Amino acid sequence: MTIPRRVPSFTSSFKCDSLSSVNDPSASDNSGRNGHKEDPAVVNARIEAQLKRDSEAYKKEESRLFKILLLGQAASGKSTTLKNFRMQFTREEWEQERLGWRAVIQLNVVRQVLSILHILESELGGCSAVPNEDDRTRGLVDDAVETWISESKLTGPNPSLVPSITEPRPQFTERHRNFITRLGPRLSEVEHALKSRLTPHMSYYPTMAAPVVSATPFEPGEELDDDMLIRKKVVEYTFRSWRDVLDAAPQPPSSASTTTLTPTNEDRSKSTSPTADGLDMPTQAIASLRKEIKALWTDADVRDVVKRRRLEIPDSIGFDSDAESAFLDEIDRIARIDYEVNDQDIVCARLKTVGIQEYTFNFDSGAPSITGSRKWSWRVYDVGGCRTMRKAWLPYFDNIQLIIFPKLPSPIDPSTVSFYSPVLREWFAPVSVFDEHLEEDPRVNRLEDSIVLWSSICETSLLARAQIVLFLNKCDLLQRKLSRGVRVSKYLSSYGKRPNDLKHVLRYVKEKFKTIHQEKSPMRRPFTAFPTTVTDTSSTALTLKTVRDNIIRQHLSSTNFM
Ligand SMILES: Nc1nc2c(ncn2[C@@H]2O[C@H](COP(=O)(O)OP(=O)(O)OP(=O)(O)O)[C@@H](O)[C@H]2O)c(=O)[nH]1
Ligand SMILES: [Mg+2]
Repeated sequence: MTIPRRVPSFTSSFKCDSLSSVNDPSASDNSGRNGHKEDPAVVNARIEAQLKRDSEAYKKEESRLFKILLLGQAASGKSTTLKNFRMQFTREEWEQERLGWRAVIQLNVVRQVLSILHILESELGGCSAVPNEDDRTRGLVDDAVETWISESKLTGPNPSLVPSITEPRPQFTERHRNFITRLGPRLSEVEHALKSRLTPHMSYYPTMAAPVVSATPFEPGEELDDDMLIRKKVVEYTFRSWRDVLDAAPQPPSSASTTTLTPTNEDRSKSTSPTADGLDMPTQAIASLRKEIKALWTDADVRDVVKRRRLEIPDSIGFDSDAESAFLDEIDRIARIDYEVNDQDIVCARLKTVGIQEYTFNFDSGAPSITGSRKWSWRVYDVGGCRTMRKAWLPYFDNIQLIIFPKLPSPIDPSTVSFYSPVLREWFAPVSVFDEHLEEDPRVNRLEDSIVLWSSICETSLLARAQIVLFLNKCDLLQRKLSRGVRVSKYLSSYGKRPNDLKHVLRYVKEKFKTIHQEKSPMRRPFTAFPTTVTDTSSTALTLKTVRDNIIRQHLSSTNFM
């Protein structure tokens, strides 16, 4: 197979100062310092000596560079794990970006409320007061608001929003209709304003639009038929680099540097943050609607219908299926003009990754590397996990040392986080997803997708030398699902009569992944798995420290320092 080559990553941080002097035009006319023509052989020798020094410097640089790749399905927790890394190991930069997250979290909140209003709207008989996702995507908010204000037209319920469960419906009243008319137009405007502010760094990504839906990055996918595309058009905000989105704060000099491997860095002049006094339109508007939003979210009938729909609002925009950790529960704190973003808000904020973002972390390991230096660098690649983006992973398989694969703890969850390094690959497998399906292809069970992907990653000779760390992620959601009485065996017949509790489900999934790892790996390598909830920053800090220490130990051992 031909692997597309990418520009060597060292170019982003490696400074080739001496070679630049060789290439200095002032030195290229072969004139010596005293104006005499230099012997070409001397110039040649100088260039060669310089190239040798640069090559040695590059080798030194590489020898203390550990590349990590985060791999896994969409929404498995890859970017959330990267946030944990950054929070832990580049705290200064993390703090400087904090303000920039405010608009992203506000956008998450607004989209959650709009999603609820859509559900409510369909329950009320399909009045079209809330601009739909497509209209909002196309920037037709103004028209939609006009329509709303002038007159709601009844068009019948949106089929995609009709609940499949035939339970008695709550009695919706005028009060509920008022939620729609009072909140809908205003929040659509706010969404529009936030979107304008955050773009061009963010864009809508129609998850179902691309035809290639293969589970692995290695094979061509099958075509989705038009029906499928139309039926399940999911649109989310996406980003290519947090730096681009969070450029409100002054840029910090820091031990971590980020390089966007896909274009977009040039538009950084357009601020994404509120003004210094916090009185930007979205902040003001959301604060002024706080009571109304809270009334909507605490309304028993609304909660009931939202629960009944099993929150068709994707957890990827901040909801989980119990809505317990939703930003809406925190609306009193968030919908304020003096809202200050905390760490938990940032790890829960959802921005879908498109392309690949790269961060470099520098550590003092306390032990000398092969070069004698005590400094170690990790380069972490965070990829977009949607099936349609997996082909883009291939160039990064070259020379990876570690993969972190977040796998949802339940048999199939796409919300896994994966972390991949050239020496280490982290694989995220969300474990809570055994009863869920891929957003990008609703025919595919998320656990099955995760297993197929895991198999292919273990099997490929391209990654044979990489260690893989499995994160059985979203354990909190799995626990909640099991507590609600969801039975794993109903979705996974092979689970059999095992107890339906967290311990046994985790053990079962871990064994499944371990067996595949052992059977498929081209050569023997260790298998490491951690149950994780990467939104729990303190427990994740411990996991990451363990991973880091293991990496350093293994690296030292492989270089005979232990
Ligand atoms: N409750 C809970 N939520 C989680 C956990 N891990 C991630 N999330 C949430 O799940 C959503 C998706 O997580 P991301 O880290 O953006 O997922 P990703 O793997 O980067 O997804 P893509 O960028 O689409 O590939 C975010 O809103 C996270 O806050 C977890 O362990 N528990
Ligand atoms: Mg991501």
